[in-house]
Amino acid sequence: MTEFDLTGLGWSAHFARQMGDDDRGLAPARLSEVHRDRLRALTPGGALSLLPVESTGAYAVGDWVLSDGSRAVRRLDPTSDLTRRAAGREAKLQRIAANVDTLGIVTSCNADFNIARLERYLALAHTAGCLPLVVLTKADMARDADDYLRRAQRLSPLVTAIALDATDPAEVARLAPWCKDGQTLALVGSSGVGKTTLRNTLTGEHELTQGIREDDAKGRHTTTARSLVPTQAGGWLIDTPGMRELQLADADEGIGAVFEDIEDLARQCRFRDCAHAGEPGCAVQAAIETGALDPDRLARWDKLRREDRYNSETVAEARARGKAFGKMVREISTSKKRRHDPGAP
Ligand SMILES: Nc1nc2c(ncn2[C@@H]2O[C@H](COP(=O)(O)OP(=O)(O)OP(=O)(O)O)[C@@H](O)[C@H]2O)c(=O)[nH]1
Ligand SMILES: [Zn+2]
Repeated sequence: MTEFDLTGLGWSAHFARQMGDDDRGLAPARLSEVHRDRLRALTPGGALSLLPVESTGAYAVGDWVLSDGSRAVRRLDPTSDLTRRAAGREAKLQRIAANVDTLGIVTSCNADFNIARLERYLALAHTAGCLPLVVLTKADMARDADDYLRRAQRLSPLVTAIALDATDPAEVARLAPWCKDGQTLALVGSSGVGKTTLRNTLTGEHELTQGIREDDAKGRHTTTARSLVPTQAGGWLIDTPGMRELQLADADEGIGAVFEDIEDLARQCRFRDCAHAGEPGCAVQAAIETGALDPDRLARWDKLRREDRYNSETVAEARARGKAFGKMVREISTSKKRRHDPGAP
């Protein structure tokens, strides 16, 4: 693999600022793989295998750590953090990838194109702290790719959208500004929209075109591949199986950014707890009547907020449950102790 200096690996002032006198003798390393009992990291001197000092769930691909050569002694605060709600009843947040500069939201110029889904990904990018980039593939197969482009761009002034043929390397080269000079890009989107095709062209890897598929513990197929891969433009692509199943959780702030127009209106409603369902003095319904607001957009905002509230509540509830459980365990153990040692407090 080509050698990288720290900047080429994605290091920046944000991380340098976090190093202090206590960190003398430690060197920065960027995690490229997170396994159950060991981490793989990239440094200007080459790749390292590091022992974690926290549970491996605390680490994500893309994280910067400080290492003494054999252990990840300290994890640095990331610039962005992509998380998802872990499977199962626990509803814990699981870290998927860190220090992703740009989240490439991939959809095709066909039936996969769905405004509600795009808005959900935009909220996700905002919550994680990544710049969103909408990548519209299969432009070569669409009758009017520009129409898709216009619809994507209309989503928000914050959005940049690009329509391309993912199978044409000359067109994929237009993504270089987001994955050069140590910049990190990650791709999300439904199955079949062209993420693997883009990945292969961006990284020059071709062995994965068919996907190396392996059964995981639950008998599902997972694509095993390196997770932090250098791009030909001189940046990085993060592609982990978890990236492909991202959901919203605790995305309140992100939804606010994507639907700023509606939230501005909602603040002007007469009642603070206005449900925008026919109450007097409702600025949201007034905007719908004048045609300033699209009722479908209101419905999507409402749905996304409900979904987010559901996800966030279960996370909060799980935390509360965890606390209550811990308290119960402590109470039981002190009462046991008392039985054994009546003098104990
Ligand atoms: N003509 C054309 N075909 C494309 C384009 N993008 C992807 N394809 C084709 O669509 C199919 C699916 O593309 P993949 O790259 O495997 O899609 P994916 O998003 O990685 O799908 P998963 O691995 O299931 O997540 C392949 O046959 C690609 O060659 C495009 O822009 N134009
Ligand atoms: Zn209202």
